[in-house]
Amino acid sequence: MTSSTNLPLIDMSGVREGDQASVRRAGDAIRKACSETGFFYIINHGVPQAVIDKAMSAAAEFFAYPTEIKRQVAVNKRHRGWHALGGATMYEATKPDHKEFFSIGLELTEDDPCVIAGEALRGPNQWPPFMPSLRDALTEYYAEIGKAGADLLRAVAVGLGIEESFFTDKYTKPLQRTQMVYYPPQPPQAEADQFGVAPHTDYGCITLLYQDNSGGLQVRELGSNRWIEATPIPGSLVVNVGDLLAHWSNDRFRSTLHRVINSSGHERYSIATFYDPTYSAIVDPCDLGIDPAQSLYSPVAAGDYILKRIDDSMAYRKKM
Ligand SMILES: O=C(O)CCC(=O)C(=O)O
Ligand SMILES: [Fe+2]
Repeated sequence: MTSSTNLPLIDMSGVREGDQASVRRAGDAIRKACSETGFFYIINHGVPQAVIDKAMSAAAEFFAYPTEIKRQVAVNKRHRGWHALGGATMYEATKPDHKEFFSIGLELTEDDPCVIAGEALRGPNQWPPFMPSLRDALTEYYAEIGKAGADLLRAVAVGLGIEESFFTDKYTKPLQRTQMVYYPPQPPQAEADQFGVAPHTDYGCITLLYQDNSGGLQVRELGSNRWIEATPIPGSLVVNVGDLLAHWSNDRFRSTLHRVINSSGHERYSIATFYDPTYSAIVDPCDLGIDPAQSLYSPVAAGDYILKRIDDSMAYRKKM
């Protein structure tokens, strides 16, 4: 089955329950999608629509606060909190992205061993005192989208021809980052190099995106180099492979360029989740059965790789 945009639509039903035929079917479809476009939609992903709706309403409410108020939860070194307009610049972009975002990660207390050891990006989230309901809405979403991420990776593993549980022990303390993103409308006369998000590939393993019905997400088709719209499909999530999974798979799975231009004339909201491994998980193509002589990438700790990519694109990290 293909969607109106030609990006594949993959049905995840039965995967959470561990139904082997379903995992195999999803795994085969994912292998095809990830070796061709690196982008696909999933349906029957198990994230309750009520949880999504609550998080999306919370996003609209949060970003509507004045800048001076939102500044109370300005992003900290752990990449938790609010990023003002202009705070992120993709690696080859000439202008910063025209977006705001609010980012959370795995909720760890200050006495957690990873936090005490000074592991980067770890610690408690920064919740806004002016909007107590955000915590509840996003915590619930974070947990549910994490389950969908774990389901996907079981199917990804089967698609890659490795043990279904391969990723499980690499995700005991995931570097899952979930961010609500707000794109102000872009005027039609905006310059051609102004994007909501400039062309980029994602840094980590796998991204799960919920987008509202505005449209504006575009994916660069491999081969033709055309930009194609990832048109919103109600109830679906858009999934894409990030650079770390591309490396892990020795480029059998493709990490594809994408960008956002919000020309809808109104606000656009999305919630992106970067479902990434435990900091110390080693990403090595040889662990997926690649012959060392054929491996394109040296082993790297997942966290070190992701941290470097965040350091490179976020202006706030250069000031701290
Ligand atoms: O908001 C979107 O549709 C995509 C966002 C995105 O690509 C990202 O944050 O990496
Ligand atoms: Fe992205």
